[in-house]
Amino acid sequence: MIIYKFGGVSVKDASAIRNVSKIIGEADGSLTVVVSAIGQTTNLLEEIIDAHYAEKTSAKDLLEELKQNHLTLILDLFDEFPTKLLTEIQTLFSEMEARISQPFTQPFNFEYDQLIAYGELLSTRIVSAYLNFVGQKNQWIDIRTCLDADDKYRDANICWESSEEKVKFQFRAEENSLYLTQGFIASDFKGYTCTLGREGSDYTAAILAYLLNADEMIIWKDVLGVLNADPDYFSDTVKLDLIPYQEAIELSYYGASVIHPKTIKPLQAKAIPLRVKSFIKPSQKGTLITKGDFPQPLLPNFIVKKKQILITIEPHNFSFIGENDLFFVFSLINKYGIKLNFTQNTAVSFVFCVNHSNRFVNDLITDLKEKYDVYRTDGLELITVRHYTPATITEITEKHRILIEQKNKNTAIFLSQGSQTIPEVDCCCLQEKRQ
Ligand SMILES: Nc1ncnc2c1ncn2[C@@H]1O[C@H](COP(=O)(O)OP(=O)(O)O)[C@@H](O)[C@H]1O
Ligand SMILES: N[C@@H](CC(=O)OP(=O)(O)O)C(=O)O
Repeated sequence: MIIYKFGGVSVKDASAIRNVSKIIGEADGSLTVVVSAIGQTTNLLEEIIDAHYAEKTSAKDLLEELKQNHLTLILDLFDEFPTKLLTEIQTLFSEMEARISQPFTQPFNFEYDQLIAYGELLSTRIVSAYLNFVGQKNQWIDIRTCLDADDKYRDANICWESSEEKVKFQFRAEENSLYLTQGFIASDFKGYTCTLGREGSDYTAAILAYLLNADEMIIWKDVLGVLNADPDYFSDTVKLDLIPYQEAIELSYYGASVIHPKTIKPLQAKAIPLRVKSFIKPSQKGTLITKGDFPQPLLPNFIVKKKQILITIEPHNFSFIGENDLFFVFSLINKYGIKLNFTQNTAVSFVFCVNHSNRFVNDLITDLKEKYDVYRTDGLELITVRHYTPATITEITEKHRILIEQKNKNTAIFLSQGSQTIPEVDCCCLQEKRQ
């Protein structure tokens, strides 16, 4: 069995889906295809969820926009009117409409997962119907019937044991079987939908590869493979031909968004090779991630995380930050399910960076303020350089206003300043004065 994963960009419109069909047509043997939501669907669904949560009427308009996007795509894709598919798509939209026709009654993360999952349900229905239409007979599988996870909504943990038998049964490799399923989503022990974290479809593909003892997994991207920096921010990037698992884990951990951080571990556990290949140039080799040592020479790798918030906490009266303080802070961070991108502590302060997009940051700050002075700085960038050299360090420090620098043997992290630190408590007053 080989596992393919197509992300949102690779199914973003009708010609992209035709290209997916071409790539699938060139595969040999049994294939399981994991597909993400189309284009920017998940972001739009997040907007719908936020609008509905805030009880704004725009939620309905946004949902209508999403529906029109999907209907337009379908009409572009099929030469004949696909009655059955349109009925299925209409049913999915009716379910979504029903969900936003009344206020959320359950905790936010639960409600979020029940709605956000429709992106993948829609995309897989469409891609599967198209493949069948062009003669690539495939079986659409609702991954929630076999992939079990816990009820940590928006960041669910896979229940490997209970999933294994079901996955093996659903995706059994018969001669040249072709399965098509959703990334990102799973089912909790009560049968409710849960999700594996944003951009988690790579992880789904790796879970299936592990459970099915796949021969290989390929992630199809709009780039030639894993590059030594994000081409959206850096020129003259170089493709990495070979990356050992451990290095890939490090790169994704520091934020190389080309692979989801949880993807590598299941593959490494069974030595399943992972290729990152271009859906634009599928005949090119791409990047191979596998077991082995570092390729020589080591290239510096640059990873940029934009829109970071730096939170600084200081105990009142300049007392030391002790283990009890750290325990308290990390318990709150865990409670809100917030991911830390950077941490540093000194005798009298603890600082950490989180993504601007995290919706629970303000709640966390409010709780922290009960015990500490809290300072917040928005609009920062985290720049990580793996395998840095003196020249790369000089370049980064000359081109950016560096607030904090942290180095170990292989990795240097720079927090680059974009705005002024002001105490969170004074934020409102300051803004009002400025207006
Ligand atoms: N080190 C890197 N190598 C290649 N691409 C990278 C890297 N870091 C970030 N990217 C970005 O990742 C993008 C592809 O990932 P993504 O947009 O998440 O695709 P998809 O949603 O289809 O999975 C590329 O277009 C590129 O801008
Ligand atoms: N659609 C989900 C899951 C995913 O992995 O998407 P993509 O493969 O397009 O990054 C998201 O956007 O988070």
